[in-house]
Amino acid sequence: MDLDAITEYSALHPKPSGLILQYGTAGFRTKAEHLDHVMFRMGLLAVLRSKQTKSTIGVMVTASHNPEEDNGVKLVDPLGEMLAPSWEEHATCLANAEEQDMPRVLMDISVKAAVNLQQDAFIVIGRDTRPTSEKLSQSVIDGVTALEGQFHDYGLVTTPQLHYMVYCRNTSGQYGEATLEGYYQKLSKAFMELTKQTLCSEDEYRSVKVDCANGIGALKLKEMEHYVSQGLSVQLFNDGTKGKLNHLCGADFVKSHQKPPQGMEMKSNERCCSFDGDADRIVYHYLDVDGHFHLIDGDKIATLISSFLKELLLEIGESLNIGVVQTAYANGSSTRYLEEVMKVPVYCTKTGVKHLHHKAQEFDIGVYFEANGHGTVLFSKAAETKIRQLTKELEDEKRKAAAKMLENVIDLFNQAAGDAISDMLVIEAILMLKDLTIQQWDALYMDLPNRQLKVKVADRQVISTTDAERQVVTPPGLQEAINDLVKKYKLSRAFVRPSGTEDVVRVYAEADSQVSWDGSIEKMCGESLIPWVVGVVVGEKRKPFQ
Ligand SMILES: CC(=O)N[C@H]1[C@@H](OP(=O)(O)O)O[C@H](CO)[C@@H](O)[C@@H]1O
Ligand SMILES: [Mg+2]
Repeated sequence: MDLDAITEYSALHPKPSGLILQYGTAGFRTKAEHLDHVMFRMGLLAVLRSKQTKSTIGVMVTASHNPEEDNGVKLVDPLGEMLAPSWEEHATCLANAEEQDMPRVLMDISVKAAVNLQQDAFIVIGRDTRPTSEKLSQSVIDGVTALEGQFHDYGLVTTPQLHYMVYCRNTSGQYGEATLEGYYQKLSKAFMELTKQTLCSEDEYRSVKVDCANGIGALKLKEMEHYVSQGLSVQLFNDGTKGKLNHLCGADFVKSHQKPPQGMEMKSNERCCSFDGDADRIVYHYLDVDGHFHLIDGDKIATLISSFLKELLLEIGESLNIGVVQTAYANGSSTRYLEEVMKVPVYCTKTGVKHLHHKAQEFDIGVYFEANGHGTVLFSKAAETKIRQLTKELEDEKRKAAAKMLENVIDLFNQAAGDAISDMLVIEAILMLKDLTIQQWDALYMDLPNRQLKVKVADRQVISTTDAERQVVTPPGLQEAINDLVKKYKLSRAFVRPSGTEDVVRVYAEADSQVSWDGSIEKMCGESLIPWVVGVVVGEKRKPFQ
C-alpha cells in the first residue's frame, strides 16, 4: 500500500476536524456537505473489503427517504447483502480518523482483517438523483483509484438495482446479467409469464398509479415501462420534473403521516402506491368512496404475498417451510392474522433490514417486510432447485402450473434486497391472479390504530433494549412504567427505542380500536409516555405520567 500516495489523495478530500459520524443501520447519513471525506474513505474501504472477500463490492450513494439536502453511503457485500457488522466498525473508525491518522487506520484495518493487498479489487458504484450525489460518487471513485481498485460506475440506479448488480457479478451471471437491461429483462419476463393466464382483462386491474417521491424510481420505472406495458400500465406521479425529493410525498411520508402524497390525483378506489427516494420501499394506498384514506403497509404486503405462496405450496404438495419475519413495528393485527388465521410462523427481529434478511435465510421460503414497506422474499438454494425441478418433472397439469408460478415468483423477487419495482410487480401479479381489488386486499384484517413519534433527547443511547427491541433494559423503571400503562388498554402494546439512523428516540404504541376512539392512543403516546421518556433521558426527577 502506497501510504504517501494515499495521504496525498486524501488531502483533496479533507476531514473537517472533530466531526464524528457513525456507520448506522443504513450506512452513513447526514447533511451532504459533511460527507466528501467519508465518500473518499468508503472508496478505500470498499477496495479492502473486495480484496478480503475476493469479490465485487458495491458502494451506493443515497440517503433514501431523508431530505434532499442530506446524503449518505453504504457498502454492499458480495451476495448483495448489507455490510458485515465487523466491517461496519472498520467503516466508523476510518471515517472518524483525523486526517494525519487516516493512512495508519487504513493499514490497521487491513492487518486486522487479514487482507491480502496483492489481490485484485473490483467495485461497482451507484447513486440516486440528489443534486450532491454525482460529485460525492466521484469522491468514492477517487478513493477506489487511490488504492488501485478497478471499478464500474452504474451512475443513476435504484439501491436494489445496485444490490442486484453485485449479486449477479459474484455468481458469475447465474443470478442474472449485471446490466440494467439484464435487470429489466429478468423481471419483465417473470412478470409476463406469471400473469399471462390471468382471466381478468378489465383496465382496473391493469393500471396502477405510482408516487415516485421525486426520486430515482421515476427514471427507472420509465425505462422499464415498455417491457411490461402489455401486462400493466403504470402512471407516474412525483417523477422529479417539478417537486423536491421526498417532500410531502413518497413511501416514508405516506406511512408516517398516514395521508396521501401531494402531487398525485387519486380517484376513489383507484390502486395507488408510493416508493421512497431510492426505491427500496413501497406502500400501497387508496381513497374509499367517502374520501377516506387507506394505507396498505409492509405488513399487509407480507400477508398478501405469504398467503399466495402458501396456496401455491399446498397446490404442488411439497413440504417446503415458510416463515414470515417482522419487527416490533408490525401491527399486532397482522401478526395475529398470520399466526392464527393463516397458520404461518412469525418471527420478530430488531429494526433494520439486515436483521430481517438474516432471519429470513433460515427458511425454505422466508418472507420479510418492515411495516414501512421494505422487504422481499428469499428462497433457499434447496427450495429453488426443488421448485425448478418440479416444473420439469410434474405431470399433473395443475401442480405443474403451480410450480411454474413459483418459479416465476423466484425470478420476480429481488433476492438481494427489498425492491419497490420488483415488489410492485409481484403484488400486481398476485392481485390479477387472485382477482382481488385493493379494497378486498385491505379487508384481510383491520389494523389496530397506532402512533409512532420521535422524541429529541440529549443522549438517546441512555435507552437500551432487549427482546428484539420490545423491552427496555435501561433506564431503570421505564419498562415497568410502560407495562403499567399498556395494562389499562385492550390489545395494547408500546415500546421505546433509540433510532439507528436519526438522533431521536422512537416511541410506538397501538391499542384496540374500541378504546382508541376515546383517545387512549393519544393518552399513551402523547400525554404520558413521551414526557416520561424525555424526563428520564434528560435526568429529570419527575414521576412518570405527570
Ligand atoms: C421505525 C422505522 O421505520 N425505522 C426505520 C429506520 O430505522 P431507525 O433505526 O428506526 O431509525 O431506518 C432504517 C433504514 O432505512 C429502516 O430499516 C427502519 O425501518
Ligand atoms: Mg430507501
